Amino acid sequence: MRYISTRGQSPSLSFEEAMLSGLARDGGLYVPETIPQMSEADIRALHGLSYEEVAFRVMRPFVGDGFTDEVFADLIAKAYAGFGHGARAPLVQLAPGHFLLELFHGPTLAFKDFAMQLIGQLFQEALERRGERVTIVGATSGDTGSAAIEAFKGLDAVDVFILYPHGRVSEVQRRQMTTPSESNVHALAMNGHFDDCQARLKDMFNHFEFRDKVRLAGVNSINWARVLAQVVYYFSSAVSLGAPDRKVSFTVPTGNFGDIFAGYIAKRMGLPIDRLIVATNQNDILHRCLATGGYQTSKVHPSISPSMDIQVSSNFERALFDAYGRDGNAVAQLMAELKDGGFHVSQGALEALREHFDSGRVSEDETLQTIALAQKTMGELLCPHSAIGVRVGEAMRDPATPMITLATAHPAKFPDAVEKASGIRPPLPSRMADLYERPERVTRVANDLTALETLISERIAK
Ligand SMILES: Cc1ncc(COP(=O)(O)O)c(C=O)c1O
Ligand SMILES: N[C@@H](CCOP(=O)(O)O)C(=O)O
Repeated sequence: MRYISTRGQSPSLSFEEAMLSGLARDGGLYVPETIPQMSEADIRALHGLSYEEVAFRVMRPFVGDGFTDEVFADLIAKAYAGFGHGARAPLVQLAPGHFLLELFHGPTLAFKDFAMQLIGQLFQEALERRGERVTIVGATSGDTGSAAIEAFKGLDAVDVFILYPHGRVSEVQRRQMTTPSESNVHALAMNGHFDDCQARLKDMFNHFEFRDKVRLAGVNSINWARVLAQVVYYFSSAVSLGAPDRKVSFTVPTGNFGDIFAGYIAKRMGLPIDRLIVATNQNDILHRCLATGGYQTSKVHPSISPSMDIQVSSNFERALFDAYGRDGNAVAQLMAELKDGGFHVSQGALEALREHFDSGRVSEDETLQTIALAQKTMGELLCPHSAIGVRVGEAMRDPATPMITLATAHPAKFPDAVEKASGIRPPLPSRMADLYERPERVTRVANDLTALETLISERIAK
């Protein structure tokens, strides 16, 4: 299996090379050259398997021969051993025909753990075998950062720098990033929004002298391996509701478009998915784009679902690549226009996107109302991101097709919003009970590429 860039100018790479590289050198994102297929019989054979066994069967064809079957299965087992639920991704019924996929039972209480725990294992194994070390830089609106730190802290072959927007993540998210004491962990609080953090990260990847000097690696969903690991729970949940003999739809609280793109890959592999519904908060660029074809950035409005306060949605580029018939030049042109504020998706490409994706937008008040309603009527305490999904999923579901809404974070990561809506302050799990007492370690940084590169170079030289 080879991986090609969405901008068409970089040479193809193996899975392992693409994983260790992050962003392609032409600025594009890696995607598989072809999508492996799972037949109805293959999907039916997933019934009754453990999450780890499903993960192995779904991901194996993408991984190539960099990892043997035995090693890959072992790394999957280690990745999910620390999850707090035997099913890893349990499905609970919210209402007739509407199910919640709980993706928050991992060590940092968000769906990011599904990919990050596995990537941590894959990086460690690959770097040890190659005798290499890397500098991981990640951009986060709160959850990717804590999941990456948890997965990579204490590893000899890795330094991990996480850029988060100062003052724009929840206190729990911040403390998850600033309290680990391992010396290879560096939390950097940057002035600006998540989009600024992500833009500086991409600048570093496009500055080849720096990139090569520090051996830069990325674990945001620009990294294909992140998306791949998230494909698995689409299969496990759809199978438990009757796939391949019954179609299901998914609603996904969306920001950087990585999670829903994983659903799209599952569909392209053969999983019978009817609709993939993008649910956004008031930062609704994706909803506007799917409605009108116009992808125009505007000011980010901080919300009670801060992890989705995103305007430049990185993985949308992967969807555009397919929608434009895998024309890398067309995608490169759109991304150049995005630098000046936006672009318009062609009619043909918009129709191709709408073949798979619908969308809905939820206001702040509606998010609070949904948290309150879900708690009152279903006894389910939702985080604000998951509430956005539930609201859209309930409004848009077709009674003939089961709807699965992804619950992307634990309510205890956002206690203020949850308490405001429901009157209940969700407690942290006992293993994190002292999070508020642990000392914090963080460096304030400016939104300045040179200053960031200098800081990173100096830290890894120590
Ligand atoms: C809790 C939560 N929900 C939803 C999202 C959106 O996911 P994606 O960026 O993959 O669209 C994020 C951030 O990525 C998140 O942290
Ligand atoms: N919501 C994310 C933003 C980064 O997304 P990623 O999936 O590209 O890593 C976060 O919590 O950091």
